[in-house]
Amino acid sequence: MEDPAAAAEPGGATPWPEARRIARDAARPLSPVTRPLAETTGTVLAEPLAALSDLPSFDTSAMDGWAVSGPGPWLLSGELLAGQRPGAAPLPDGHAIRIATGAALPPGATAVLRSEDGRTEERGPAGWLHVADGCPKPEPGQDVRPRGQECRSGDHLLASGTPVTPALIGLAAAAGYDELTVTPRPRVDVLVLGDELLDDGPPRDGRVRDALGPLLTPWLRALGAGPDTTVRRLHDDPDLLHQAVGSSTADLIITTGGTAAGPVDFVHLVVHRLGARLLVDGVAVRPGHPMLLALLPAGRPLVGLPGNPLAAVTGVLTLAAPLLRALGGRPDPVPYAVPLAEPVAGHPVDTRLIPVAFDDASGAARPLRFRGPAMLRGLAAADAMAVIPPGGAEAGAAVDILDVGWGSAS
Ligand SMILES: Nc1nc2c(c(=O)[nH]1)N[C@H]1C(S)=C(S)[C@@H](COP(=O)(O)OP(=O)(O)OC[C@H]3O[C@@H](n4cnc5c(N)ncnc54)[C@H](O)[C@@H]3O)O[C@H]1N2
Ligand code: MOO
Repeated sequence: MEDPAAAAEPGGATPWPEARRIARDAARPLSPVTRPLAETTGTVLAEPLAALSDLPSFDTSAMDGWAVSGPGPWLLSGELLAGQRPGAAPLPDGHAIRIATGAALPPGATAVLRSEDGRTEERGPAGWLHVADGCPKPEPGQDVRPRGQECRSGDHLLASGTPVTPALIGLAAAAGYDELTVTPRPRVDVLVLGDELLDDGPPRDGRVRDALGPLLTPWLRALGAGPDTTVRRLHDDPDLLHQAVGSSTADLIITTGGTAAGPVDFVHLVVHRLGARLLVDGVAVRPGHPMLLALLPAGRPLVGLPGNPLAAVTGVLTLAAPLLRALGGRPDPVPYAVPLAEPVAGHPVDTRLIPVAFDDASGAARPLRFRGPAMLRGLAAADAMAVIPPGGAEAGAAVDILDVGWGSAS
């Protein structure tokens, strides 16, 4: 097999599509865990989901009305509410019992007559039920949800690898599960580097606000990182960085800043000191060129994101998102392309990623301004990022779209 590290020749940036593939292949899904239903959102099933009971588990009334036996009219007696067990004695032919939606049908009942389709009459001490004028007689089985209509106990419901959505959790609960065996969401340690960063107030005295800590916390979770993901600020000190990376037990470590060759850019130094293997060292993409991916000796992946905020975003889409999918056992999104609303100049050899908004009428991708590597203004108004191949793209050309995926932050 080809050594992926060979793609990261010193001085040679990895082509952008290759970098994404290397990131996807750099990790295997985490070991399955069994968790209470409420803690499984955003994971994927690590084993198939089979029904633990018939659904519904008893013949059920689908409407408020009367459970009837035979063609009627019917002698009325009693009432059955949802959650009540009917008696074992069959409902005799010509009898009816008042019944609520969701209540178990008594044995012997042939159909349910909806309350709006029946007319009751007091005759002496007894009550009688008739089909209301103009309404059809209930067919056998009418407005009954028969036992096992949705599934039989043991039926295969969903395959291993299915993303655990709120609907899946609801189905699992309905089918009798209290917990699920899933591939967990990877835990990420984010280390934000830069002595120039401020945590509050406006930028001042030559310093800037940390934009990446606040951006990455919800975004990584939306991309599949665990709720126990942490973001920490570190001073520009190689020993501190060494200690923080070396002692991390996270499934994925992400650093921001310090990837270039400036006087306080220590990520390469620390990666080297820790004996990590660089799989990607620079990517032929703008912005985001200096991003890197290394495997620490225990096989733990480390993604180094550039400090410029839009460059860091490109690094997340290129390296961190595929790794989170690989660790979490989630499938890659199905790629799609959209025509560009206007031409975009290309880099001669590198791919460009630019923020775009989809035009309401045409659906075309409109490139947004304020997309310099240090800017987030364009991205904050964007629907997605468009992939501009080397050399650029004409108006109307279909370009690949990367969904940013922050809709489901939790
Ligand atoms: N001589 C060269 N200089 C630079 C090169 C190069 O190839 N040769 N590459 C440039 C490119 S491209 C990028 S991108 C940056 C990447 O630099 P670093 O990853 O080392 O990032 P820093 O130097 O730490 O910071 C760059 C820039 O971003 C600001 N920053 C950093 N962290 C944050 C944050 N959390 N929130 C907001 N802003 C942040 C930082 O203040 C700097 O302005 O290198 C170029 N230089
Ligand atoms: O990655 Mo840098 O310019 O491409 O910001």
